[in-house]
Amino acid sequence: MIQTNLDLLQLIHNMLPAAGAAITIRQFDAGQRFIFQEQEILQVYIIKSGLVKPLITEENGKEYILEFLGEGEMLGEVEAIRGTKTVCSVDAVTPVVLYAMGVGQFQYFLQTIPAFNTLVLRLLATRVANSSVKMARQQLYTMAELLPQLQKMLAAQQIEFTKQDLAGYMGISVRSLNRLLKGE
Ligand SMILES: Nc1ncnc2c1ncn2[C@@H]1O[C@@H]2COP(=O)(O)O[C@H]2[C@H]1O
Repeated sequence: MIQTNLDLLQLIHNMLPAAGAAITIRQFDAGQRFIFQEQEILQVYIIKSGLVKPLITEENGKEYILEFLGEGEMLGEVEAIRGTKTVCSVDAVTPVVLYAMGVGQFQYFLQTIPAFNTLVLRLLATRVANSSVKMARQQLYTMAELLPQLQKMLAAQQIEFTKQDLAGYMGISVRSLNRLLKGE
């Protein structure tokens, strides 16, 4: 449920001395939205510490949390690679510290550092796989069947999730989640 990428974080640490001012630090508070859906950010981030949630807001105002991302995970690469606007918003769940680089710098690293290129490709492949599995489960199980599976995963995490986040991750309202929790 919380994805991390410690290999990428380690690689960034190794790249820092040579990168100089090309990689900077940015910080955001818990609850702060720092990537906005369908906008330009022109930066790519790698999470140094903290937890974030990428989420899609539909025209009906409903929000769907795609994933929870922690250390070493990358943000903003979709816009940087496709040259389009961002696919979703990203909110800080806890205070976060990010490594930041410009889109041009990100593309230069992709072309000149094979290990970076490989890890970014692997990250994208992992996201496709995770999103497919999540989508399939949500289609094939009832919410009443999914909830205990999620609760089991949550019990293994160190972080306490709000009901709103849990409902957003399942794509249901907090009211429906409360009903499920009561076993109605
Ligand atoms: N399914 C997903 N799983 C994890 N992260 C995602 C997912 N979809 C989008 N993101 C991240 O959220 C970011 C929003 O800005 P971008 O579209 O540039 O890049 C996106 C990815 O970094």
